[in-house]
Amino acid sequence: MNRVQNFLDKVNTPNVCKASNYNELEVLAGEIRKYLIDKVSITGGHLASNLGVVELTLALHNVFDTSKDKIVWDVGHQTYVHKILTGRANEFDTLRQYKGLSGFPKRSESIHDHFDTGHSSTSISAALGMAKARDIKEEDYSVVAVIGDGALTGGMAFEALNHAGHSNTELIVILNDNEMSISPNVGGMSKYLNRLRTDPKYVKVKDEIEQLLNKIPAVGKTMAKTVGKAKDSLKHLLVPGVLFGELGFTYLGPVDGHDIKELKIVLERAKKIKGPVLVHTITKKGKGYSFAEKNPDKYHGISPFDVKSGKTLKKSTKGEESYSSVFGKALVNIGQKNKNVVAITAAMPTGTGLLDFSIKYPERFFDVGIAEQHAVTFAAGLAACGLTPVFAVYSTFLQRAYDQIIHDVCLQNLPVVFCLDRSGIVGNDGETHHGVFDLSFLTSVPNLTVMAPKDGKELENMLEYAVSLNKPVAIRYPRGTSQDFTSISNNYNISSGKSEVLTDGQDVCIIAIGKMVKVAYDAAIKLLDDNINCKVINARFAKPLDKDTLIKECKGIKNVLIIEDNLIKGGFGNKVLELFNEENIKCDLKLLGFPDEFIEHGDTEILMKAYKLDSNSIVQYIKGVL
Ligand SMILES: Cc1ncc(C[n+]2csc(CCOP(=O)(O)OP(=O)(O)O)c2C)c(N)n1
Ligand SMILES: CC(=O)[C@@H](O)[C@H](O)COP(=O)(O)O
Ligand SMILES: [Mg+2]
Repeated sequence: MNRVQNFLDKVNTPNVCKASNYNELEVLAGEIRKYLIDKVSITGGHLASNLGVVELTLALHNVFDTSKDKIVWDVGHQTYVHKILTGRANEFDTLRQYKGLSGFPKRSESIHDHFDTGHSSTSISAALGMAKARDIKEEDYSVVAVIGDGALTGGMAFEALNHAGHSNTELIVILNDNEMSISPNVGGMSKYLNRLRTDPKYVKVKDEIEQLLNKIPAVGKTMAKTVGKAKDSLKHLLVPGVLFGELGFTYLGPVDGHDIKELKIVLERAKKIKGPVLVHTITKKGKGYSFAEKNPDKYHGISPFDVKSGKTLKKSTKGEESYSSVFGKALVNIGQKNKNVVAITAAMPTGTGLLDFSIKYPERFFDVGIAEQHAVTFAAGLAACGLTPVFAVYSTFLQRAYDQIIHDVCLQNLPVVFCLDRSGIVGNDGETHHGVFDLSFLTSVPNLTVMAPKDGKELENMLEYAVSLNKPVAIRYPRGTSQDFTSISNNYNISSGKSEVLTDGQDVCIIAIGKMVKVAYDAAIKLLDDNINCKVINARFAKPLDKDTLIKECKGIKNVLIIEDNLIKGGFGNKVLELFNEENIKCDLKLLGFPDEFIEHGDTEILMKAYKLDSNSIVQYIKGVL
């Protein structure tokens, strides 16, 4: 039997972790690493974070039984090992593919996945909820939250630590500390953890205190109590984890997160401790694959790559540029001319394209950690004092700062520029990451201008317009390569609420926004073969709507189609529908977008086709109604 089959047979053996001794677990760790590298090199995925938790996951499955004990994985991008050990190793050829294995925990996928995650910093809250439910229902199982040092910079994590700390609930929080978020971690908490990791004084002092206090003869009850109190207060004062100790947690660590034996001992101990426990493990992101160890940022979320060279396989897209790159370059140019412009990221400088700006203008660049709510109100503070903050953020992650957008920015009409990258379908990350709600949640906020560019050049011009608008404004654009309409249109003048008529025609009118303009244009070209002449309007603004143009251009056209890569509910099309109703515009209006459901994971093109939002489906629809 071949090596892979042996491996699969081994990991598919029930309770393989419990039945294995330390040496067998060490061997299994090596086999899992090889399997992960081989599989993710083909499908792409979150390699570095998973390589970093191989031993931790083995130890967790050795000490706990996830058919009854509950583990909540923060973000959940590091659960490939957990999935391998819970009967899904055979499915890794379908990882993050349409109808295949999710890249995140899914309760619908396995009884061993106890909470769906994808957005950061939720694990301790969810785990505390589970622990409380267990106690109320008088059930008996362990609850464990595994949270990274990056995710610990998220506000929710602090809220949950605060609540859990003095709730006296049995809860184990494992802090997987690898000094990395996607990029090197930031902030005071990261510095504190760094001291715990590296300062030998802490560890030395702890031992000395223990020895000293143990020497004091505990005579009589009073003395014993005093010695005990002195021990506790000195321990808290001088030894690691004082911050967590003050919050009511028993701190255990720092522990070598790659030493299965040490991990097992500490986890067994944590299991027996009354009340909340925080186990601080030290791991290396990308461990066991030299390219990922050297560059954990690049291998955090990696596309298919060659194992030997570590190089990604994607075809060189000469001349094609991502929207993130177009945005990043445009902001550097703006930053050169306008010293009031400052840039903010929530722990994603690379993904949002802000790296160049951070290097060129470090004094005007802020990485706030995984703290989108703080980022928005921090931006409001900057704007209230005369600066023009540009917050670059993935659409899906901005969802958690909705109140801050309303309450701290738009209510005061402050000039904050929101640049929503990864709007629309993002593809393989699936439900927790698609940016398909922003046209709904942003267009309902008073004072906020909402734009979406048809191509890279229009994004550049919209950004110029936005930073000079001196009001709240959002620009949303998709993941991936930017379009280029410069050979088709020379109209790139962005002015308030004005849309653009891209092609003329009287048979049908398609009103499209952002990425969907290319879909509409391609459909219009295809329909010419059937002598159907489409008018394609590039809306540009989801708010304010270009009322005059939309009414004038749709006059006399029976069939009007509105297409958006957003949920239909409350989306851009709904806003046009409201306008047409208010203006009593009579036509057959059809809204195309995503239905009222969560969109699963898969390649973007496959998902767009599945939801009939590709140009061929639009052609079929129009031919069907004419
Ligand atoms: C609310 C939110 N913001 C941003 C992200 C993007 N993101 C995914 S993983 C990650 C870094 C997580 O760092 P850490 O928790 O230390 O995990 P590690 O990858 O180091 O194991 C970030 C910023 C997210 N998933 N959720
Ligand atoms: C797990 C997580 O939230 C991020 O790593 C996200 O997957 C990055 O997405 P992109 O690959 O689109 O940058
Ligand atoms: Mg980390």
